Amino acid sequence: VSPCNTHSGPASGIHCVDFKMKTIEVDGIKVRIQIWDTAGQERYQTITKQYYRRAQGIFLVYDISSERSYQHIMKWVSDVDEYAPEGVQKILIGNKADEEQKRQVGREQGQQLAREYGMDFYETSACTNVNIKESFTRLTELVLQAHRKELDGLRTRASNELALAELEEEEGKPEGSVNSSKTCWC
Ligand SMILES: Nc1nc2c(ncn2[C@@H]2O[C@H](COP(=O)(O)OP(=O)(O)OP(=O)(O)O)[C@@H](O)[C@H]2O)c(=O)[nH]1
Repeated sequence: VSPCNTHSGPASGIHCVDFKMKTIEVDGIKVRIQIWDTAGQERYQTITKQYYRRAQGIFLVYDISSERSYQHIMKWVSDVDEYAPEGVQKILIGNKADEEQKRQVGREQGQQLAREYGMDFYETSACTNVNIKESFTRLTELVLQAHRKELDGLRTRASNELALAELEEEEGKPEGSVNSSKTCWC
C-alpha cells in the first residue's frame, strides 16, 4: 500500500495553481522561496503558462510509473522555452520513486533525458520524502548561482561608475587648492 493512499491531496480539477512559501538554507544562507505548483491538465494551460514568466527555477516532473507522463516532458520543455525567462534554471524530476513495482520509466531514461536537456536529475518521492529537500536545495543553489553572476556584474558596474564619478569630480576642481590660494595673496 502506498503511503500516499492514506492521505488525500488537493482536489484535482479545483485548483489550477497552488502556492507555498518556504525558507531553506543554502550554503549557510537562509533563502525564502515561493513555490507555485501549476496543474498539468491541458485545460488549464492558458492560465498556468502565465506563471512561467516570473519563474527563476522550474521542476519538470514526470511520474516513474507512467511512461505517458515521461513522454510529456518534451512538451513541457518546449513550453518552458517559449514562456519562461531566458536563463531560468530547470531540474528534471522522476516522482513516485516509492512505486518501484509499478515503474514504467527506468532511472537511466530519466538521466538520459536530463543529459539531453542539460538538466540535473532526481528521482523523488513526495510520499516517503526521498530527495525532496535535496532537489529543492539544488534548484535554489542553481538560481542563486545564476543571479550571483548578475549581481556581480551589477556590483562591478556600480564600482566602475563610482570610480569614474570620483575622477570627474577631481578633474572638475578649479586649478589650485584652498591651501595654494592662501600662500599667494594673504
Ligand atoms: N506513491 C506516490 N504517490 C504520489 C506521490 N506524489 C504524489 N502522489 C499521488 O499522486 C496523485 C496526484 O498528485 P498531485 O499532487 O495532485 O499531482 P499533480 O501532478 O500536482 O496533479 P495536477 O496538479 O492535477 O496536475 C495523488 O493521489 C498523490 O497522493 C509520490 O511520490 N508517490
